[in-house]
Amino acid sequence: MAAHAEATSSFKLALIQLAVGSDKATNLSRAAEKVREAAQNGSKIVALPECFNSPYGTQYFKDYAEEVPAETGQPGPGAGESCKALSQVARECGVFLVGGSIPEVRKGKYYNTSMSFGPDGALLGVFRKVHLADVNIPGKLRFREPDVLSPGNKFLSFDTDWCKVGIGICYDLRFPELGSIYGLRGCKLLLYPGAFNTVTGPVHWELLIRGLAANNQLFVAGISSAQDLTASYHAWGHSMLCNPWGKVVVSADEKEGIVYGEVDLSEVDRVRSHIPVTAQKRWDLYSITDKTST
Ligand SMILES: NC(=O)CCC(=O)C(=O)O
Repeated sequence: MAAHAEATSSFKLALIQLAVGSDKATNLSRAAEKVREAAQNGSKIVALPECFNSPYGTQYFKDYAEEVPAETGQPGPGAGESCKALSQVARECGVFLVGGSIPEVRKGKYYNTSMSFGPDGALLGVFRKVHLADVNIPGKLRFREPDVLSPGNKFLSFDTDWCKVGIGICYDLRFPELGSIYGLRGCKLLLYPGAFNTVTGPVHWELLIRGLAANNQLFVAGISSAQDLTASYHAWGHSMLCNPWGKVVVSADEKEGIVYGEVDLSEVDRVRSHIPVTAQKRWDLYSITDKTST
């Protein structure tokens, strides 16, 4: 256990609901400012939203894409500016940082990629969005990430000083199998950088987060960018932390801000002892297979 870890099963989590604009340098410096603020307020794990360095939309991904040459360790000279900026601020603040996601270019293909960093600034791992958003609601909303992006094929969980954390990105929330796999790996907190929208968000965002938390009896947080009705894509906002009982602990409205939630890990064991569904799984009748290596 690292020297800065406290002997407690409870820690503060910060969800940064960032207002994302079209200038990448501004997005990066504003994100770093918010991480500093969250750390000064005692947060141990800090998370940013999906596409925090670029406006969300398939028309933007190629222009904003960066390389992530190594998937673990200190970012080398070939790492993109977002990777370096995140590593630097995680180290400066001594926090675990889930760097939302950024558009990534790798061997001529594009990905929606989340990088997580330890308090020493080292990359703990990379998650490339596994399920790509494909939404067509006639007359209301249409976007297809697969037109531009390729899907990732690995999951990411990593150990902090307090608990194992699992990572998904936005549309991955619609595939609860991912959350179940993380539960089986021993994760007690799942973080989903996201950008639902004003069409699907009002009905599905909270429902999916709470469902995942209640079904797997663990903490789940969704981290959105702030809503900007002048942008081409209207993010829903409403970043939230939900506990293992399926209750929303804390949530934002649609505006920029930092949402702080206390993650009391003893709640996981308490809820699991009250309703032992984890132990009651009928693996003799069905299975979930984790085919990824990390
Ligand atoms: N960025 C996304 O994956 C959006 C997913 C979404 O809005 C949905 O309804 O699903």
